Amino acid sequence: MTLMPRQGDRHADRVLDVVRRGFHEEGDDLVTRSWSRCVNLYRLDPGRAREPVVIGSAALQARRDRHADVIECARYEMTTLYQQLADPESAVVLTDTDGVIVHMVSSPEFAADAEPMGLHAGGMWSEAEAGTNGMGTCLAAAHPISVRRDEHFFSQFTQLTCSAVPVFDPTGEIIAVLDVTSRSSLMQQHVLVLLGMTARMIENRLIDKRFSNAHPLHFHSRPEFVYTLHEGKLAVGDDGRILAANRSALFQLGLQSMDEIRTQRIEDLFQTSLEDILKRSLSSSFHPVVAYRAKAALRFFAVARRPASDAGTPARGRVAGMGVVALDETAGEGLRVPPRVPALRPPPIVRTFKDPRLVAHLDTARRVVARSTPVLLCGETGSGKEVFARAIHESSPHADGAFVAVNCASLPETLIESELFGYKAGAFTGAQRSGRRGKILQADGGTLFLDEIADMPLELQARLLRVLDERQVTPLGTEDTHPVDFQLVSASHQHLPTLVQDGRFREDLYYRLAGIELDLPPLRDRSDKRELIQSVLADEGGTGCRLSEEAERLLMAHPWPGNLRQLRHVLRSAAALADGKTIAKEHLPSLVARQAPSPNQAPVALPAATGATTADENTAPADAAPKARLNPIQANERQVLLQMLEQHRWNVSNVAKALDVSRNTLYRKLHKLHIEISPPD
Ligand SMILES: Nc1ncnc2c1ncn2[C@@H]1O[C@H](COP(=O)(O)OP(=O)(O)OP(=O)(O)O)[C@@H](O)[C@H]1O
Repeated sequence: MTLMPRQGDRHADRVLDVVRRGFHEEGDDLVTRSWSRCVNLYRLDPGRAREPVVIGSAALQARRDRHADVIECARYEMTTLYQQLADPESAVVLTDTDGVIVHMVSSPEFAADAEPMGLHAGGMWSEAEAGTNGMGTCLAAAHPISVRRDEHFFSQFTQLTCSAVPVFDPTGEIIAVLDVTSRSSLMQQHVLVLLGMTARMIENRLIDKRFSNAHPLHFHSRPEFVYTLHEGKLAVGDDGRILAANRSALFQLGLQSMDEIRTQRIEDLFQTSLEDILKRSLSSSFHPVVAYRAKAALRFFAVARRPASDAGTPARGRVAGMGVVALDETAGEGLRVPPRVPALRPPPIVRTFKDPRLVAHLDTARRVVARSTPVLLCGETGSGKEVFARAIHESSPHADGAFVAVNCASLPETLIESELFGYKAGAFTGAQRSGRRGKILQADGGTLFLDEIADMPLELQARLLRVLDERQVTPLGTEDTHPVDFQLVSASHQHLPTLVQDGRFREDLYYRLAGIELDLPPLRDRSDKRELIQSVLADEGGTGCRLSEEAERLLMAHPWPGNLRQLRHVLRSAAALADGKTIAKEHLPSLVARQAPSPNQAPVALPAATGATTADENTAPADAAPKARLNPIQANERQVLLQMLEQHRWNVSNVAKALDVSRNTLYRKLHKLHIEISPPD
């Protein structure tokens, strides 16, 4: 690939003409304004080739040191985004607020081609230096933007398209810009949404990192969105003052700016105090509990925790890092880097396997894994295949090793390969310096659980087969082989022999996986349903949460198309509604009010357009059941659309407008991706 300047003069004339006239027929307004800034403010000439401006290595290191925590929070997310995009002729780039590239992920080939343009660490891409471009114009406009090909100011960049979004620090200031630069100009709306999601992940990580001595409070109007990217997140001081908030928190609370929220206490936002919500979160085993919006009838589900760093240290709101305001000037401490926040681990679940078929299956599995025979678990989605696989692991000779699960349905093809096999440092530019240890190597000495194995791409099936035959693995970008020894358990809700017949699954791999094949019964057919309801209730409701007779009757009679996952979801919402006490019929509104869907059909309901949404307990969580029937690209698309619907408060017309498609096209798409929203009459 060569990135040569072309048709420079014609491009320059067009730019100057638009600047003179002040508007651009087909163009983006942000771009027109940027061209005008370039000519009138920065005095740039589109007709003259631009020499890349690159800062020296010492200056670059100083910037990287200043931004160390942002880069640390962004590094992993950028690699994941790069792998999701699956475009070898692209780069994911992070700049500081001067437009200097401080981290970049790309293939070595693309990096080599882009280097002469200054697209590498140290390259300066502010508008003043590089004219209109994704990074610089995003910084100047403080707004997400796509700059396609000849929207660039200088003709030497017109073979590239860049999309960029701002990344905000916990005080609401722009701290960095995240950009995707690519040879392809397609799907920029999609890229922008993925960029937006990645920026939110980085921002959430930054709050954890900088406020590890504050109480984290997670909330959303739907319980299943708590602990996800969509959640509102607050950092709360010991005295109940709000020290930081993410963008979703502001949006959900109807506030405009970080300044507005930082003058508030928890009692100003919710009808509860920090002590109360901490106590209720603890007694519900950190499952979301109900918290009403102060002075409004909006219901949220929230969880609060003690500070990650040290429960005894007062959360003063003094934080470290670039551009950060010390919120509490009286704290009197020097700046310090807070320790890393440990990942939240869900509490262990109480498992029930009293159905005689499961007892027999577990016994069979125990006997065959003693000889390392691979086990294939079949069953409807949510029927407990992973939980059963863990039980097998715990009674296998590999029980002292790790249980490593990989969901083949939720990962794009490129990601499955690197997740499974790992890669060597430098396999692509910007990859983690130490490389990544693949899941197969992580499972060495333990159990590898391959969930939704039917979704494994055919090409990878061949590689997996080789690993199983040779019992050794070769990470990407290396020729080294590592011997591995693990118990293999795989699972599918699809009928693999049918896929084999259709040529969609390798027959040899099927026989290799199905040393023994076990069918797990759906919840509606399990004879231990009553005990299961009780054990899931104990997990979700904590001690003291009971079922009224009527509620139990309803739960026993329900057909449970989403199986145990749906049951858990229903009881989680019900326990929250009942405040951890006795669950009555009115705490199970959807089981009462709605016709239960037929078995094998798990619709996804989305919230209504108001902030005060009702959790729909009759459905599997928005991300659960349908995912299994979608291929990775569709799963990704689904995630993007859910995110956009959320952003537009579930207003389909606005989402259609943002995507530049008709409403009918969007409805068809939503339907195909199992996002059920009824068109208005
Ligand atoms: N025996 C059990 N006792 C209590 N809870 C269970 C049990 N089995 C499954 N669950 C709960 O049901 C939910 C779904 O379980 P799991 O992920 O194992 O299902 P799955 O069949 O692997 O789903 P999928 O087909 O979507 O991969 C989880 O929340 C899990 O905690």
